[in-house]
Amino acid sequence: MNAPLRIAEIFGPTIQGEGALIGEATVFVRAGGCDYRCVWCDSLHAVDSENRHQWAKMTPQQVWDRVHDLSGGVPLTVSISGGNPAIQDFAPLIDLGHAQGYRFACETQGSIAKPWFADLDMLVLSPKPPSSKEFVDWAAFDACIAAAGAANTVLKIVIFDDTDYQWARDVATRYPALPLFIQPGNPEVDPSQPVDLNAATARLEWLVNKASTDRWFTPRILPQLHVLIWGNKRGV
Ligand SMILES: C[S@@+](CC[C@H](N)C(=O)[O-])C[C@H]1O[C@@H](n2cnc3c(N)ncnc32)[C@H](O)[C@@H]1O
Ligand SMILES: Nc1nc2[nH]cc(C(=O)O)c2c(=O)[nH]1
Ligand code: SF4
Ligand SMILES: [Mg+2]
Repeated sequence: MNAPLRIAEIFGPTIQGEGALIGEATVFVRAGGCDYRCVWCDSLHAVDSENRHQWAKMTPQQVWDRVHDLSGGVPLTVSISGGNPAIQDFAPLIDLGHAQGYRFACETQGSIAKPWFADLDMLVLSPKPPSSKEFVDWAAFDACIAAAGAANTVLKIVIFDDTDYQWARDVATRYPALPLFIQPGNPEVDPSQPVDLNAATARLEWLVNKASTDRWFTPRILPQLHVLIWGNKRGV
Protein backbone atom coordinates (compact mmCIF):
# COMPACT_ATOMS: atom_id res chain seq x y z
CA MET A 1 0.00 0.00 0.00
CA ASN A 2 1.17 3.52 -0.86
CA ALA A 3 4.20 2.25 -2.79
CA PRO A 4 5.91 4.95 -4.84
CA LEU A 5 4.60 5.48 -8.35
CA ARG A 6 6.75 5.81 -11.49
CA ILE A 7 5.48 8.97 -13.14
CA ALA A 8 6.61 10.17 -16.57
CA GLU A 9 4.77 13.50 -16.38
CA ILE A 10 1.94 15.36 -14.70
CA PHE A 11 0.42 18.23 -16.68
CA GLY A 12 -2.60 20.47 -17.05
CA PRO A 13 -5.11 21.77 -16.73
CA THR A 14 -5.78 21.02 -20.39
CA ILE A 15 -8.65 19.41 -22.26
CA GLN A 16 -9.15 15.72 -22.75
CA GLY A 17 -8.37 15.42 -26.45
CA GLU A 18 -9.77 11.97 -27.14
CA GLY A 19 -12.80 9.76 -26.67
CA ALA A 20 -15.79 9.93 -24.38
CA LEU A 21 -14.62 12.94 -22.36
CA ILE A 22 -13.31 14.97 -25.31
CA GLY A 23 -13.20 18.67 -24.55
CA GLU A 24 -13.50 18.23 -20.79
CA ALA A 25 -11.05 19.97 -18.48
CA THR A 26 -8.51 17.58 -17.05
CA VAL A 27 -5.11 17.12 -15.44
CA PHE A 28 -3.04 14.22 -16.81
CA VAL A 29 -1.00 11.84 -14.71
CA ARG A 30 1.16 9.80 -17.10
CA ALA A 31 2.54 6.60 -15.62
CA GLY A 32 5.97 5.39 -16.72
CA GLY A 33 6.34 1.89 -18.19
CA CYS A 34 4.33 -0.24 -20.59
CA ASP A 35 4.02 -3.96 -21.31
CA TYR A 36 3.35 -3.11 -24.99
CA ARG A 37 5.36 -1.23 -27.58
CA CYS A 38 2.94 -0.22 -30.32
CA VAL A 39 4.87 0.73 -33.47
CA TRP A 40 2.97 4.01 -33.72
CA CYS A 41 2.85 4.94 -30.01
CA ASP A 42 2.72 8.71 -29.53
CA SER A 43 3.98 8.47 -25.92
CA LEU A 44 7.20 6.48 -26.16
CA HIS A 45 8.82 8.78 -23.60
CA ALA A 46 6.58 6.95 -21.09
CA VAL A 47 7.15 3.50 -22.60
CA ASP A 48 10.79 2.86 -23.45
CA SER A 49 12.76 1.80 -20.41
CA GLU A 50 15.75 3.81 -21.69
CA ASN A 51 13.71 6.84 -20.51
CA ARG A 52 13.10 5.44 -17.05
CA HIS A 53 15.76 7.68 -15.44
CA GLN A 54 13.49 10.59 -16.43
CA TRP A 55 10.49 9.11 -14.61
CA ALA A 56 9.93 10.49 -11.14
CA LYS A 57 9.39 8.20 -8.17
CA MET A 58 6.56 9.86 -6.29
CA THR A 59 4.32 8.82 -3.44
CA PRO A 60 0.56 8.97 -4.12
CA GLN A 61 0.46 11.99 -1.78
CA GLN A 62 3.12 13.79 -3.84
CA VAL A 63 1.22 13.05 -7.05
CA TRP A 64 -1.98 14.25 -5.43
CA ASP A 65 -0.34 17.46 -4.18
CA ARG A 66 0.81 18.22 -7.74
CA VAL A 67 -2.65 17.53 -9.23
CA HIS A 68 -4.25 19.68 -6.55
CA ASP A 69 -1.77 22.47 -7.21
CA LEU A 70 -2.21 22.38 -11.02
CA SER A 71 -6.01 22.41 -10.71
CA GLY A 72 -5.96 25.18 -8.12
CA GLY A 73 -7.93 22.95 -5.77
CA VAL A 74 -10.93 23.07 -8.10
CA PRO A 75 -12.28 19.53 -8.61
CA LEU A 76 -12.06 18.13 -12.15
CA THR A 77 -11.50 14.80 -13.86
CA VAL A 78 -7.97 13.48 -13.48
CA SER A 79 -6.85 11.42 -16.49
CA ILE A 80 -4.49 8.59 -15.61
CA SER A 81 -2.66 7.47 -18.74
CA GLY A 82 0.79 6.21 -19.63
CA GLY A 83 2.49 3.93 -20.56
CA ASN A 84 0.20 1.37 -19.01
CA PRO A 85 -1.01 2.66 -15.64
CA ALA A 86 -2.37 -0.80 -14.84
CA ILE A 87 1.16 -1.96 -14.03
CA GLN A 88 0.99 0.13 -10.87
CA ASP A 89 -1.35 0.74 -7.91
CA PHE A 90 -3.32 3.96 -8.33
CA ALA A 91 -5.88 3.16 -5.61
CA PRO A 92 -4.29 5.48 -3.00
CA LEU A 93 -4.22 8.42 -5.44
CA ILE A 94 -7.85 7.84 -6.42
CA ASP A 95 -8.83 7.75 -2.73
CA LEU A 96 -7.03 11.03 -2.07
CA GLY A 97 -8.76 12.76 -4.99
CA HIS A 98 -12.21 11.33 -4.39
CA ALA A 99 -12.08 12.64 -0.82
CA GLN A 100 -11.93 16.13 -2.32
CA GLY A 101 -14.55 15.70 -5.03
CA TYR A 102 -12.22 14.96 -7.98
CA ARG A 103 -13.13 12.31 -10.57
CA PHE A 104 -10.77 9.80 -12.19
CA ALA A 105 -10.60 8.37 -15.70
CA CYS A 106 -7.95 5.85 -16.75
CA GLU A 107 -6.70 4.85 -20.19
CA THR A 108 -5.26 1.39 -20.62
CA GLN A 109 -4.92 -1.16 -23.40
CA GLY A 110 -6.64 -3.85 -21.31
CA SER A 111 -3.72 -6.23 -20.87
CA ILE A 112 -3.60 -6.12 -17.05
CA ALA A 113 -6.66 -6.04 -14.75
CA LYS A 114 -6.48 -4.23 -11.42
CA PRO A 115 -9.02 -4.12 -8.53
CA TRP A 116 -8.75 -0.30 -8.45
CA PHE A 117 -10.49 -0.14 -11.86
CA ALA A 118 -13.71 -0.44 -9.82
CA ASP A 119 -12.86 2.84 -8.06
CA LEU A 120 -12.70 4.78 -11.35
CA ASP A 121 -15.35 7.12 -12.64
CA MET A 122 -14.43 5.98 -16.17
CA LEU A 123 -12.28 3.15 -17.52
CA VAL A 124 -11.19 3.68 -21.13
CA LEU A 125 -10.14 0.39 -22.68
CA SER A 126 -8.16 0.83 -25.87
CA PRO A 127 -7.46 -2.59 -27.44
CA LYS A 128 -4.71 -2.46 -30.00
CA PRO A 129 -5.50 -3.15 -33.68
CA PRO A 130 -3.24 -5.13 -36.05
CA SER A 131 -1.31 -2.06 -37.25
CA SER A 132 0.15 -1.69 -33.73
CA LYS A 133 1.94 -5.07 -34.13
CA GLU A 134 0.72 -5.95 -30.65
CA PHE A 135 -1.81 -8.68 -29.91
CA VAL A 136 -4.79 -8.56 -27.59
CA ASP A 137 -5.09 -11.22 -24.91
CA TRP A 138 -8.88 -11.32 -24.82
CA ALA A 139 -9.02 -13.22 -21.53
CA ALA A 140 -7.00 -10.43 -19.90
CA PHE A 141 -9.17 -7.86 -21.65
CA ASP A 142 -12.36 -9.46 -20.32
CA ALA A 143 -10.78 -9.53 -16.84
CA CYS A 144 -10.37 -5.74 -17.09
CA ILE A 145 -14.07 -5.33 -17.89
CA ALA A 146 -14.95 -7.57 -14.97
CA ALA A 147 -12.60 -5.69 -12.61
CA ALA A 148 -14.25 -2.38 -13.51
CA GLY A 149 -17.58 -3.76 -12.27
CA ALA A 150 -20.07 -0.92 -12.14
CA ALA A 151 -17.51 1.72 -13.18
CA ASN A 152 -18.36 3.35 -16.49
CA THR A 153 -16.36 1.42 -19.12
CA VAL A 154 -15.91 2.53 -22.73
CA LEU A 155 -13.92 1.36 -25.74
CA LYS A 156 -11.57 3.56 -27.76
CA ILE A 157 -10.00 2.12 -30.89
CA VAL A 158 -7.33 3.70 -33.08
CA ILE A 159 -7.72 2.95 -36.79
CA PHE A 160 -4.89 3.34 -39.29
CA ASP A 161 -6.11 1.28 -42.27
CA ASP A 162 -8.78 -1.02 -43.71
CA THR A 163 -7.55 -3.97 -41.67
CA ASP A 164 -7.82 -2.01 -38.42
CA TYR A 165 -11.28 -0.82 -39.44
CA GLN A 166 -12.57 -4.37 -40.00
CA TRP A 167 -10.94 -5.43 -36.74
CA ALA A 168 -12.72 -2.59 -34.90
CA ARG A 169 -16.01 -3.75 -36.37
CA ASP A 170 -15.38 -7.25 -35.01
CA VAL A 171 -14.52 -5.85 -31.57
CA ALA A 172 -17.73 -3.80 -31.60
CA THR A 173 -19.71 -6.97 -32.33
CA ARG A 174 -17.99 -8.69 -29.43
CA TYR A 175 -18.83 -5.91 -26.94
CA PRO A 176 -22.24 -4.54 -27.99
CA ALA A 177 -22.96 -3.08 -24.54
CA LEU A 178 -19.85 -0.88 -24.39
CA PRO A 179 -19.93 2.62 -25.92
CA LEU A 180 -17.39 2.77 -28.75
CA PHE A 181 -15.21 5.71 -29.76
CA ILE A 182 -12.91 5.50 -32.78
CA GLN A 183 -10.17 7.84 -33.91
CA PRO A 184 -7.85 7.82 -36.91
CA GLY A 185 -4.26 6.91 -36.14
CA ASN A 186 -1.65 9.65 -36.27
CA PRO A 187 1.47 8.42 -38.08
CA GLU A 188 3.38 11.64 -37.34
CA VAL A 189 4.39 11.33 -33.71
CA ASP A 190 7.73 13.15 -33.58
CA PRO A 191 7.24 15.95 -31.01
CA SER A 192 9.91 18.05 -32.74
CA GLN A 193 8.00 18.05 -36.05
CA PRO A 194 4.79 19.94 -36.90
CA VAL A 195 1.70 17.90 -37.71
CA ASP A 196 0.19 18.25 -41.19
CA LEU A 197 -3.33 19.41 -40.27
CA ASN A 198 -4.69 18.84 -43.79
CA ALA A 199 -3.48 15.25 -43.65
CA ALA A 200 -4.97 14.80 -40.17
CA THR A 201 -8.32 16.11 -41.38
CA ALA A 202 -8.15 13.86 -44.45
CA ARG A 203 -7.63 10.81 -42.21
CA LEU A 204 -10.69 11.76 -40.17
CA GLU A 205 -12.72 12.27 -43.35
CA TRP A 206 -11.58 8.86 -44.63
CA LEU A 207 -12.87 7.23 -41.44
CA VAL A 208 -16.19 9.10 -41.47
CA ASN A 209 -16.75 8.25 -45.14
CA LYS A 210 -15.93 4.60 -44.59
CA ALA A 211 -18.35 4.19 -41.67
CA SER A 212 -21.05 6.17 -43.48
CA THR A 213 -20.72 4.10 -46.66
CA ASP A 214 -20.99 0.92 -44.59
CA ARG A 215 -23.92 2.29 -42.60
CA TRP A 216 -21.88 1.54 -39.48
CA PHE A 217 -23.57 3.94 -37.09
CA THR A 218 -22.37 2.42 -33.81
CA PRO A 219 -19.20 4.38 -33.01
CA ARG A 220 -18.61 8.02 -32.32
CA ILE A 221 -15.83 9.14 -34.67
CA LEU A 222 -13.52 11.74 -33.18
CA PRO A 223 -10.24 13.51 -33.92
CA GLN A 224 -7.42 13.86 -31.41
CA LEU A 225 -8.40 17.38 -30.47
CA HIS A 226 -5.10 18.11 -28.68
CA VAL A 227 -3.19 17.16 -31.83
CA LEU A 228 -5.28 19.59 -33.91
CA ILE A 229 -4.49 22.37 -31.42
CA TRP A 230 -0.93 21.62 -30.33
CA GLY A 231 0.43 18.98 -32.71
CA ASN A 232 2.62 16.45 -30.90
CA LYS A 233 3.82 18.89 -28.27
CA ARG A 234 4.28 17.17 -24.94
CA GLY A 235 2.58 18.22 -21.73
CA VAL A 236 -0.70 19.44 -23.28
C1 LIG B 1 -0.51 6.70 -25.21
S1 LIG B 1 -1.82 5.62 -24.83
C2 LIG B 1 -1.55 5.34 -23.07
C3 LIG B 1 -2.59 4.45 -22.41
C4 LIG B 1 -2.56 2.97 -22.77
N1 LIG B 1 -1.24 2.44 -22.88
C5 LIG B 1 -3.32 2.74 -24.05
O1 LIG B 1 -2.69 2.50 -25.08
O2 LIG B 1 -4.55 2.83 -24.01
C6 LIG B 1 -3.30 6.66 -24.83
C7 LIG B 1 -4.13 6.57 -26.08
O3 LIG B 1 -3.39 7.09 -27.17
C8 LIG B 1 -3.65 6.29 -28.30
N2 LIG B 1 -2.57 6.48 -29.27
C9 LIG B 1 -1.27 6.20 -29.09
N3 LIG B 1 -0.55 6.50 -30.20
C10 LIG B 1 -1.42 6.99 -31.10
C11 LIG B 1 -1.29 7.44 -32.45
N4 LIG B 1 -0.10 7.46 -33.07
N5 LIG B 1 -2.41 7.88 -33.08
C12 LIG B 1 -3.62 7.86 -32.44
N6 LIG B 1 -3.80 7.42 -31.18
C13 LIG B 1 -2.72 6.98 -30.51
C14 LIG B 1 -3.72 4.89 -27.70
O4 LIG B 1 -4.31 3.96 -28.57
C15 LIG B 1 -4.54 5.14 -26.48
O5 LIG B 1 -5.92 5.09 -26.80
N1 LIG C 1 -4.91 16.71 -24.26
C1 LIG C 1 -4.58 15.40 -24.29
N2 LIG C 1 -5.55 14.48 -24.45
C2 LIG C 1 -5.18 13.16 -24.42
N3 LIG C 1 -6.00 12.09 -24.49
C3 LIG C 1 -5.25 10.97 -24.35
C4 LIG C 1 -3.91 11.34 -24.18
C5 LIG C 1 -2.86 10.35 -23.86
O1 LIG C 1 -1.73 10.51 -24.31
O2 LIG C 1 -3.14 9.41 -23.13
C6 LIG C 1 -3.86 12.73 -24.23
C7 LIG C 1 -2.84 13.73 -24.11
O3 LIG C 1 -1.63 13.48 -24.00
N4 LIG C 1 -3.26 15.04 -24.14
S1 SF4 D 1 -0.11 0.37 -25.13
FE1 SF4 D 1 -0.40 2.60 -25.09
S2 SF4 D 1 1.44 3.49 -24.10
FE2 SF4 D 1 1.87 1.31 -24.53
S3 SF4 D 1 2.97 1.37 -26.47
FE3 SF4 D 1 0.78 1.09 -27.00
S4 SF4 D 1 -0.11 3.14 -27.25
FE4 SF4 D 1 1.92 3.37 -26.26
MG1 LIG E 1 -1.52 10.84 -26.33
